[in-house]
Amino acid sequence: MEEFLPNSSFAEYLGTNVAFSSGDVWKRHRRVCNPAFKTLPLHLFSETALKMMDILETIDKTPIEIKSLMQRFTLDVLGKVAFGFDFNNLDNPDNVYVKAYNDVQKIIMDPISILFRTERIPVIRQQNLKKVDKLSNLFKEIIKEKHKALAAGKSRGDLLELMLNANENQDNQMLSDTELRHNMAVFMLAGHDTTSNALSTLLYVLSTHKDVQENAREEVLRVLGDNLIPSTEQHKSLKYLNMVIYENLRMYPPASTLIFRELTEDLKFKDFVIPAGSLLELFIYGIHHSSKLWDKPEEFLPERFEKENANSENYSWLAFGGGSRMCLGNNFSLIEQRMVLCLLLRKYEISLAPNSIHKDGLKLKFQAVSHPIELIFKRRD
Ligand code: HEM
Repeated sequence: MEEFLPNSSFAEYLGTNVAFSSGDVWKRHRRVCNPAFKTLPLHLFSETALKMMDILETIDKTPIEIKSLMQRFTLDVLGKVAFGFDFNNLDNPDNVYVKAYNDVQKIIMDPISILFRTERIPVIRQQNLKKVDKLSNLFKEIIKEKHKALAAGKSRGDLLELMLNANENQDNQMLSDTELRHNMAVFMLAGHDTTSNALSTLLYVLSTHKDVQENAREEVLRVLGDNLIPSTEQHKSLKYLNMVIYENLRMYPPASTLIFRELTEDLKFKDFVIPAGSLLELFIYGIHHSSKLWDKPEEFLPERFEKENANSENYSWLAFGGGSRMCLGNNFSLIEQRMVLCLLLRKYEISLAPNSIHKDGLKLKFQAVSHPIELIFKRRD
């Protein structure tokens, strides 16, 4: 970040982290982050999922705007699972922590600011840095408290804790507290909107494909029995649910393009040679909708994922990227999505609100959902 946007609030907030680094620096970050994502604490996901169910319990048959509910839910999950902090966005979306987070999101997601380098204007830079400082100070405080808790033998099992443990391993080169903070920031950036968008489109497709919704519900009841929350083993047995999740990520990939790659050598492609040093960006959405790669690409057909890893060999399914830089949080997100579906499908029939703007198909702008999605959750007997 410092290289691309020197002295900016972006560099201050995100610094060098596992996503914005390469070569040996990336390896060092990934080695500490990887083990943390291997043993994800299911209980921290379920605490927040059950809280969301309590909120839905108070609403019956009235349309709910699902994108904002999923935004609130996924922020709380990330805070808890990634670093043991409750943003409390579900109960109180106006609280100071949520505001601090949203203020920074607005800065780093603003294309005008990046395109026109608005931070060259000192007063804008100062304002932005002040907002970034607020959130960074919260992250610093969380890391400090986590060191203390671990020294006192207290454990919650969140990712930060697991990363601090991985830091103790003599084979790894340690990450400093500043580097840990920058990774916390990038987990928020990479893991919040992506999962929240995935869940929103997922619930939309279930509302418009009642046969798929019934099949998925039948599987949830059969596999889980009386359990509300799937165990680690049960997660693996939810085959149809996984197919639905994969098909949704194919049709509506939350990351519609893959992060730039710089060619280290000339690449021969058909009749062209793309010279070393070129920057390449893969258009995931286009690949996922190509009729050369997919039969009836515009239809929602979970069955196409019946054969496990059907499309991973030829890289035609790239929702989480591929190769060594593949998404670190893919399991994190899949667990979250499965858990929400298990809870919702058991209890509710999900329908699209009458007169929805999306009734003839989901409205997209630059491959992202462009309007609110109102859904009705009707309690089942
Ligand atoms: C549906 C949800 C998600 C989608 C669609 C998604 C998608 C992606 C994609 C396409 C990449 C780029 C891979 C590449 O360049 O080959 C990526 C990287 C990454 N994602 Fe995700 N992601 C999701 C959720 C998450 C979550 C929940 C987290 C963390 C809590 C996360 C953390 C990361 C990180 C750290 C990287 C960079 C990995 C590296 O460069 O080594 N993602 N993700």
